[in-house]
Amino acid sequence: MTLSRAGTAWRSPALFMPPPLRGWLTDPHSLTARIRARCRHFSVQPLRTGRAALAADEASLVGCGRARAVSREVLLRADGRPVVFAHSVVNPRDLHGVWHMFRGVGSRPLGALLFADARIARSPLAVRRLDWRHPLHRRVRAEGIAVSGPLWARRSLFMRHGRPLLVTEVFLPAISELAP
Ligand SMILES: C=C(O[C@@H]1C=C(C(=O)O)C=C[C@H]1O)C(=O)O
Repeated sequence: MTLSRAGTAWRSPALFMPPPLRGWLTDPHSLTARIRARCRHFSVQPLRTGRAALAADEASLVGCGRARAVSREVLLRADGRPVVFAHSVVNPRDLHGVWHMFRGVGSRPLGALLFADARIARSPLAVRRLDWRHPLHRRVRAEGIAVSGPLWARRSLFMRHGRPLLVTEVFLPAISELAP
């Protein structure tokens, strides 16, 4: 399954992207590692983990009802500045099975776990421009992040023993202060 077929709003990165964000939106490796290489101090600020109402295409990608999924939301900070709002979603049936590590991540970066396990495969990245109406744009604003226009995001599925973990990363304005 490629994410670009799940819904019409997420597209393969081949389409237009703002040049300064192109590297961030298309890098298939760990975003944590990319940020760490461009700052002195990297940190993860957990915001919320628990049951969450999902968009319909998210729920279908993780194979559960819209109100039943479990999400983890964090801010990735570079030298204290929030540069990414990450929203990860898993089917609760997998929290005690294939995705048990999702429960105790805390302030560690999820990517450190995902990219350390050779049994985890990643689907191709899909990108999207989020305007003020999108739920994730609203969540970013609700966290007090100053946003004056659309935000660009990317998402992909991490698969472990056939079970999906959907990771969506919304790039915040301060990402432009890091080297591309
Ligand atoms: C998937 C990665 O993990 C990052 C860290 C996350 C977290 O701690 O919740 C979520 C998504 C990513 O921005 C990565 O580093 O690429």
